[in-house]
Amino acid sequence: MIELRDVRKTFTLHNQGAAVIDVLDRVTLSVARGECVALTGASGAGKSTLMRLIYGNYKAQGGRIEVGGVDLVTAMPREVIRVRREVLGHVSQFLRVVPRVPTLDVVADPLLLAGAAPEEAREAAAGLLERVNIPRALWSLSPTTFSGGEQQRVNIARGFVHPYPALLLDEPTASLDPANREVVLALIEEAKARGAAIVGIFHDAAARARVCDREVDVSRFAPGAAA
Ligand SMILES: Nc1ncnc2c1ncn2[C@@H]1O[C@H](COP(=O)(O)OP(=O)(O)OP(=O)(O)O)[C@@H](O)[C@H]1O
Repeated sequence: MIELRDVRKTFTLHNQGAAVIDVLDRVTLSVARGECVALTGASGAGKSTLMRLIYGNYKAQGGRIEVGGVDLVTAMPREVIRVRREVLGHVSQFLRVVPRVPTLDVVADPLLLAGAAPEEAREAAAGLLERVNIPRALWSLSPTTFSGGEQQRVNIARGFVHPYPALLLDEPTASLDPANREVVLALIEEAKARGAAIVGIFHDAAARARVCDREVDVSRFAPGAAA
């Protein structure tokens, strides 16, 4: 479902004499349906960069990044948007929303974009908000004024509302209380059980051990590292 082959990433710092930073080289990774892979490695090794490459936020300098059969390195922007709507979900660390949109609509939005009927989308969103323990009184308010933990749970609900075949999870359990952490781990397990291919960064070692099938240390993709 997620296939990377010989991916290379460099950054060119145009405001610093066009200095080039070589971050990742020969990244080859294959994540099957129902499998969860944790990206590990020291700070600065390139975990976030690799996640952004897979989501199509960063352009690779070489190689292939196939998600659901589409190569995101060469795909047109319209195709990348389609893959994000239908195939590849992304739970980032922080919620980014348009101000004044009610929480229920923020969570229902990915389903609407994927073509669900409005009533069905709102019902699914309500179910997820209940699971992540966002009080019903808050559903009609914008999440912009919510606490950090509440925003994170809205973000989780939004990321899991559509049954994406592939998912990227950036620290999904960070700073959650034990009860909500448990809810998120169950959502991940359910996504795996329905066949989602998942790549994630989990600093929570116990969470990683529980839901991940494999760890990939991205330092092995450092330029110049032994193949
Ligand atoms: N937009 C960017 N422009 C220039 N350099 C970048 C950019 N993004 C990342 N880098 C560099 O790429 C390297 C890898 O960074 P990245 O954030 O992917 O590491 P990480 O493994 O996720 O680290 P951490 O665990 O600390 O979050 C770092 O040396 C960083 O400075």
